[in-house]
Amino acid sequence: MQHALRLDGVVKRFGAMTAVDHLSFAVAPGEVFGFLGGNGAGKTTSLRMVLDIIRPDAGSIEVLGKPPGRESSRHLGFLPEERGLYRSMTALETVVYFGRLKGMTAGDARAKGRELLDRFGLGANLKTGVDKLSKGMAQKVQLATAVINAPRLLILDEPFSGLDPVNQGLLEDEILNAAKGGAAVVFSTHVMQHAERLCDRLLLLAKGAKRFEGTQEAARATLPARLDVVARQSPAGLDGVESATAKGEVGEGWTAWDVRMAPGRDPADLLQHCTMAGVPLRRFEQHRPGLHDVFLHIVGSAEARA
Ligand SMILES: Nc1ncnc2c1ncn2[C@@H]1O[C@H](COP(=O)(O)OP(=O)(O)OP(=O)(O)O)[C@@H](O)[C@H]1O
Repeated sequence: MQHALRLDGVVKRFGAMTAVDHLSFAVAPGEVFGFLGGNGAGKTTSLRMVLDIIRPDAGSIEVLGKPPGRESSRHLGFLPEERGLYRSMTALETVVYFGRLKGMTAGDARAKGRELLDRFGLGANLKTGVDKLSKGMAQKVQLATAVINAPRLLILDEPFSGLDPVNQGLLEDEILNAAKGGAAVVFSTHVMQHAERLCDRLLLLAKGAKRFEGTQEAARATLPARLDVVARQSPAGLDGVESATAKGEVGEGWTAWDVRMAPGRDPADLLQHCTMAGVPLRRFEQHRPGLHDVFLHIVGSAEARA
């Protein structure tokens, strides 16, 4: 099996509204895949189809080489966006229950459940009723239910929301460990810093349709380059420069400029041009855009067009 998850031309409509629009992507074992999009982009709807909670109107889905359903669910882990646990169970009972559902023996599920809850800082709460746990603690119990079976495909819908920074770090470690162990991990988030730290590849969704899929570097490269330049004369008008804004004098006739390249133009060409033309430069430094900027650029413009 080449891919842990594969969607091909998947469509989901609710009445006249197309929530997921011909969506195709694939995730390989050992890969951390960020599934990113704004509110209402169609992330949860897509993930619910992967989990066989709802069915697509068109297209096909393969989970661990099979159609979504019972057969693949044993090797699947899922943290839903809407958290909810059986309130009458203790933390350990809850995790063991899910382990049993995934086909583990009672002994294995108990041992693994204890180990996980201990690792998540809940060692003293094994016998606490989940209705007595704080929201973040309950969320960690739910995370334990998602990973107890050492899933080959781990799907996390907005897993970071509701966790404090320490627990967000713990979750990041858990995601990276799962991938290191060979699992494919797909997670949705609005928070680009998590995506930045974790994703091997990412997909940007807007209004149900894919706007970008690829590595972080490829995502950054979709933005026109931006540079800090210190020069004696304005770089505006030089080859490939879209705009140059003076930021201030820095002494002895030198000025700092915020330079924006035209889309697709390479700053290296500008540097070469300046060298050849004898344009004196004291500083020439490219900004590394964050995924936040990429998100606004790709998703923002897609939404503005719609
Ligand atoms: N059962 C449903 N019936 C009707 N419309 C639905 C249903 N489920 C989702 N939608 C609509 O489909 C669109 C996509 O919703 P979805 O929950 O998949 O978005 P999302 O990307 O997960 O958003 P968020 O980040 O806000 O959770 C929204 O316009 C939503 O209102």
